[in-house]
Amino acid sequence: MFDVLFIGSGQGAWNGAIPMSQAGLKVAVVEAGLFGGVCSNRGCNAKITLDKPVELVRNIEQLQGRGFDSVPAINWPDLMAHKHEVIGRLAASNEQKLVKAGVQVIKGHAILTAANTVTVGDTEYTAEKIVLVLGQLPHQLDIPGQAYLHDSTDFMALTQMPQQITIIGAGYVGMEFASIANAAGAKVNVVLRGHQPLHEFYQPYVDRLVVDLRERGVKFFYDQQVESVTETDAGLLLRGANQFALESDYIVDATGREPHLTDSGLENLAIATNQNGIEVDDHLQTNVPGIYATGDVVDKTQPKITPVAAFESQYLAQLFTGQTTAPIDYPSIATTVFTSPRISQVGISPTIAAQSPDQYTVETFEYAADWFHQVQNETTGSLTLVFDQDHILVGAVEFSNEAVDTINGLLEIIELRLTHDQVQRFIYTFPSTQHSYFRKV
Ligand SMILES: Cc1cc2nc3c(=O)[nH]c(=O)nc-3n(C[C@H](O)[C@H](O)[C@H](O)COP(=O)(O)OP(=O)(O)OC[C@H]3O[C@@H](n4cnc5c(N)ncnc54)[C@H](O)[C@@H]3O)c2cc1C
Ligand SMILES: NC(=O)c1ccc[n+]([C@@H]2O[C@H](COP(=O)([O-])OP(=O)(O)OC[C@H]3O[C@@H](n4cnc5c(N)ncnc54)[C@H](O)[C@@H]3O)[C@@H](O)[C@H]2O)c1
Repeated sequence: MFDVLFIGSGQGAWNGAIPMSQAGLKVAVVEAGLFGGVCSNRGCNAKITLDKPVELVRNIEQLQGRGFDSVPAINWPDLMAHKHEVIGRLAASNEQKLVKAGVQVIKGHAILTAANTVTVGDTEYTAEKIVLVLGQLPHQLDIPGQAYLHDSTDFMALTQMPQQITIIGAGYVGMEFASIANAAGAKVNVVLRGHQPLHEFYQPYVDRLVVDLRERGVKFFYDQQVESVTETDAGLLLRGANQFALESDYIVDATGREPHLTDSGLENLAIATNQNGIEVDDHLQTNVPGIYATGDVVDKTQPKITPVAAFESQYLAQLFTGQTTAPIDYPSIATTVFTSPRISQVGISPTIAAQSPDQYTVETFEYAADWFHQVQNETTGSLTLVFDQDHILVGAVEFSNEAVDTINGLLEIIELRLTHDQVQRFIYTFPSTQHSYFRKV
């Protein structure tokens, strides 16, 4: 009998499985697909590999006539080969990390069959605790011609960049892929059901991102109800309500992801679920004692992103090895949309702050007016900081090429509630964004 058995090997599993095993627990991880799950094999890592040249081209574009007189074209087939080279190795190395840490890896599809019991093929395994790390699956539009639509995994394996690409949905995946495909030379259409892309992000910066993408040729079609896709001589024809029609060569369904609740036997133990995922208590335990859940499959208000899955997994390691009995206590969580420029944010949003002016003050710094950003001719960037009544930084959002570094840097100040005097003790490298802006905190 195992002490702990994980179903799924993604970020919500291995980050906890390894320290649990190192602490002496007998741990197993069952995986039906690639070890490391979505992020490692067909999510974050693949996406950022395809985005790297986009980021570089963006920086060179900004310096046209200021040191550069041409913009290099992205060679998509070469880039894709590079992506396969980098990402193709990860599953085996993820598996080896588990093996080296003494975790038993089990390959196959696990089904919960009874309390403390899981079957994989013909073999039955028992465990004192079982952790469900089942992830999410792409939502698929239920329309005629759905078979012509592609998901994020297909896009990130494209051998040639299509000339005309249509993306349905303007969330993380839709906007990141629009940014990449545009930079790689495709004519890009983004079709939205509403009129608010990236609704979880600070909208004034989303508006700037849309303006920027539009100037680079991306077309946005708002308030569209897509109805069908048919094949034509010219390619694919997307039709919607009110005679909406759009021709393209390739269509991505980026209409979201849904918790993976089927096929794993959750119903055999009557594990409580809803459309947002598996219901858990404040110790990540489901309604069935001894069965826990982490990562994207969990019904939660926190963003369904890798660092949150990893944090939950590490929390279970502490819980199961007796280092804590406390409920999970999520810290401030930084989120980023990896468009070019990026939007990165953490803590109280300026939108929420503006609704309570007696509690918060908001300061915005436009990078166009800053000499250090003029160096790279970055004219659209901006940083907005939110302070509470004690002038402690409680939120930050940035729109810029370097937004990830800025917001990750400010995270410590926010999470540790550092005062102005404490921040003044940091001597940052000059020139840097940190020197210019963090010392204003
Ligand atoms: C295109 C894309 C880009 C993304 N980019 C980012 C990013 O830049 N930054 C970020 O933080 N997040 C990003 N994410 C989100 C991130 O990938 C997820 O938050 C993360 O992968 C969640 O990890 P997880 O362990 O919960 O589940 P997953 O990684 O989904 O792993 C679940 C695993 O469980 C396995 N499994 C399921 N059922 C069974 C079963 N019954 N038996 C055996 N195995 C089973 C599956 O095969 C899968 O490998 C991105 C996601 C996508 C789709
Ligand atoms: N940078 C990152 O951290 C990152 C990147 C990619 C994905 N992710 C994670 O992956 C998950 C999925 O991302 P996503 O972008 O697929 O989902 P999402 O929920 O962010 O966006 C889905 C989009 O599709 C639209 N939509 C839904 N139904 C539609 C319909 N019928 N017609 C037209 N539009 C429709 C929504 O309005 C929304 O704009 C999220 O949990 C996210 O956290 C994170």
